[in-house]
Amino acid sequence: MAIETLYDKDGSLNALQGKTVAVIGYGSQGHAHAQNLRDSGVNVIVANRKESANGKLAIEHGFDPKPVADAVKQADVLILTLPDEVQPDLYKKDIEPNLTPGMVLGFTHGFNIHFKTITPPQDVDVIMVAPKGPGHTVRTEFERGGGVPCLLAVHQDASGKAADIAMAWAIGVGGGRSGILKTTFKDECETDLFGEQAVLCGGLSELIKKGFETLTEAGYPPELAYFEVAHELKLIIDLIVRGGLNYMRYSISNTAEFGDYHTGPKIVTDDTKKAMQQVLKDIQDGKFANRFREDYQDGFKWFKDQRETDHNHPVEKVGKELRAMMPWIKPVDVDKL
Ligand SMILES: NC(=O)C1=CN([C@@H]2O[C@H](COP(=O)(O)OP(=O)(O)OC[C@H]3O[C@@H](n4cnc5c(N)ncnc54)[C@H](OP(=O)(O)O)[C@@H]3O)[C@@H](O)[C@H]2O)C=CC1
Ligand SMILES: CC(=O)[C@](C)(O)C(=O)O
Ligand SMILES: [Mg+2]
Ligand SMILES: [Mg+2]
Repeated sequence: MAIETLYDKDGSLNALQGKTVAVIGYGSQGHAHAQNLRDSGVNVIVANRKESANGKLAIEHGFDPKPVADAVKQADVLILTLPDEVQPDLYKKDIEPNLTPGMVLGFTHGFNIHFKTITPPQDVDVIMVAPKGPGHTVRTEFERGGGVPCLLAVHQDASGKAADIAMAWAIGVGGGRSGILKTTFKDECETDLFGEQAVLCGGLSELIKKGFETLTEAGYPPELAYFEVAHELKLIIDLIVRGGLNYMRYSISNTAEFGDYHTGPKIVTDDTKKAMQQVLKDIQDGKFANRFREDYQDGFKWFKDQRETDHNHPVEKVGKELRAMMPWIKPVDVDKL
C-alpha cells in the first residue's frame, strides 16, 4: 500500500518558531536533533548529565546541559532521545510531573508508546520523528546538505497542530530533503525492530562474523578475510544506495553476479525467511519487548555478556589494525569514545 511521502516543500518550520525545544539525551540521536534544529533556527535546550562524555560533548557544542526536570519546565516541545529502556522510569520521575497542558512529547522511536510503557496525559500532543539511519549520520548528512529519511507519526493531537509541529521537527533535522513518510507508532516500532534485528544489525553482524570465521578457519589470513567480508561491504552497499541491487549487479563482474544468484539462496534460505517471519511475530506480540525489559531489570546481564563476547571477536581485532592504516576513512576506536 503506497504511503504519503512529504518533502520540505510540503511543510515549514513555522510551527516551532517561538517555541523552546528540549532534547532530552545528547547521545547518538540527541546530538544530531539538537544541532540540526539549532542550525535550522529553532531555540533548542538540552538535558543530559553534565559529567558524562555526552554531557561534555553538549557543552563543547555550545549547549548548557540541564537536569531533565529543569529542561522540561523550560520547554514547549520535548524530544526524548533517551535509551528506550531508560525512558519509562525517567518519564515517571522527571517528565510526567512537569508536563503542562499544550506541551508536545516527541519520540524518535515508538517503542514505549506502542508497548504502553509510557502513557501520556490526554492534554499533550504525542508525536514522533524517527530517522531511518544512525544518529551520527543524521548529523553528518545534514552538515553536507543532505538528510536522513524520517518516519513521522502523530499518536495524540490535543492542540490540533501536532502534525505541523512534527513536520517542522522533521524538516528541521533534514528529513524533508530526502523524504518524510507519514506512518503510525505501531508500524514504525514493529518495522524498525524487525529491520535492525533481521537485516541491518543482527543479520548483517552474523553474516560478517560467520563469513570471517569460515575463511579464517579454512586457513586464509584474517586480513584477507576482513577486507573480503567486512571492509568491502560499504563499497557494495554504496552501489545499492545509489542504484539498487540492479546497479550493484551492473557494477560487479559476471562471475560475482552469477555467484550472487547461484549461492545467495543457499545462504539466506526459505528457512531464513520463516525465521524472519517468526522474528516479526515475536516483535508484534511483545515477546521481544518483554525479553528486552526483563534483561534490563536484570542489569542487562545477558546483553553485556553478548556485547563483551563480540567486542573481542577476531574480526574486530584485525579490523582495528587495518582501519588504522586508512586515515581517510576517519577510523573510530570505540574504546576511546
Ligand atoms: N541510535 C540510533 O541511531 C537510533 C536511535 N533511535 C532512538 O533514539 C532514542 C535514543 O537512542 P540513542 O540516541 O541510541 O541513545 P544513546 O544511548 O546514544 O544516548 C542516550 C542519551 O541519554 C542520556 N541518558 C541516559 N540516561 C540518562 C539519565 N538517567 N538522565 C539523563 N540523561 C540520560 C545519555 O547520557 P549519558 O551519556 O550521560 O549516559 C545519552 O546522552 C531511542 O528511542 C532509540 O530507539 C532511533 C533511530 C536510530
Ligand atoms: C540506526 C537505527 O535505525 C536503528 C538500528 O533502528 C537503531 O539504532 O535503533
Ligand atoms: Mg532504525
Ligand atoms: Mg531502532
